[in-house]
Amino acid sequence: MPKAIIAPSLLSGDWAYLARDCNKMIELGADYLHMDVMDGHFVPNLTIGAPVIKSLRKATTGYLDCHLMVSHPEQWVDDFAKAGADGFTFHIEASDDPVALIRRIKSLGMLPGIAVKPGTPISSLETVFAECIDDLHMVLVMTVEPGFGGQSFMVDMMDKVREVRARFPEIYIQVDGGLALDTVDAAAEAGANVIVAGSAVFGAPKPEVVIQGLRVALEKCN
Ligand SMILES: O=C(CO)[C@@H](O)[C@H](O)COP(=O)(O)O
Ligand SMILES: [Fe+2]
Repeated sequence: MPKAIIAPSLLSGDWAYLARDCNKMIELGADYLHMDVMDGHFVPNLTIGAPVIKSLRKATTGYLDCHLMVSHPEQWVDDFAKAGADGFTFHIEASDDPVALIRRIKSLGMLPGIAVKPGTPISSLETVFAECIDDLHMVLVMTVEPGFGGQSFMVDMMDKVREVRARFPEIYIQVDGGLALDTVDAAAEAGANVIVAGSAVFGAPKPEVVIQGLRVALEKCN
């Protein structure tokens, strides 16, 4: 099992103080900074694009884990690489040629991730697994419908996590949506090692307690 990674989602931070919130999360023990990129088309919400990542890159050395909930993710890969993104995770449902995109992401120096919405089975990733598993850094199993923070964790997605972990013991498996101290154990036991948490971290009086609690839950299962 790969190492425990805690990734606060800045969607629940304050966009007016994005750099401050990013650096605060790193100081409080976070490993990744999860940046939710939404285009108002693939999902019914709109957030940020590469220009914000570019500015943020000047203000933090934290790992910028970009989760692209956009149609045609191919269109943005060069811009995100130039902007200084560290990870580029796109949705299988949105891509015509996921294998080519994974290779492109890697060739530009970013770590590639592929995401599945709750209704999408892991079998949709078979071609990716067959053709470029060695290039793939992370599988993101969505545990809510993408688009908004603050939704309820879908525990039935844990079968997908177990399926990926059984086949690929070393791959990073990220879970995203509704993760908190009372839901993390299910994800950790299933084999997830990257926990995204937005409202649970930013809504807590002491975010560092939640970050540490999530880490302890992962490490118990390691
Ligand atoms: O990608 C998404 C939502 O589409 C997430 O990253 C959310 O931002 C997670 O927020 P919480 O469910 O943890 O509040
Ligand atoms: Fe996300």
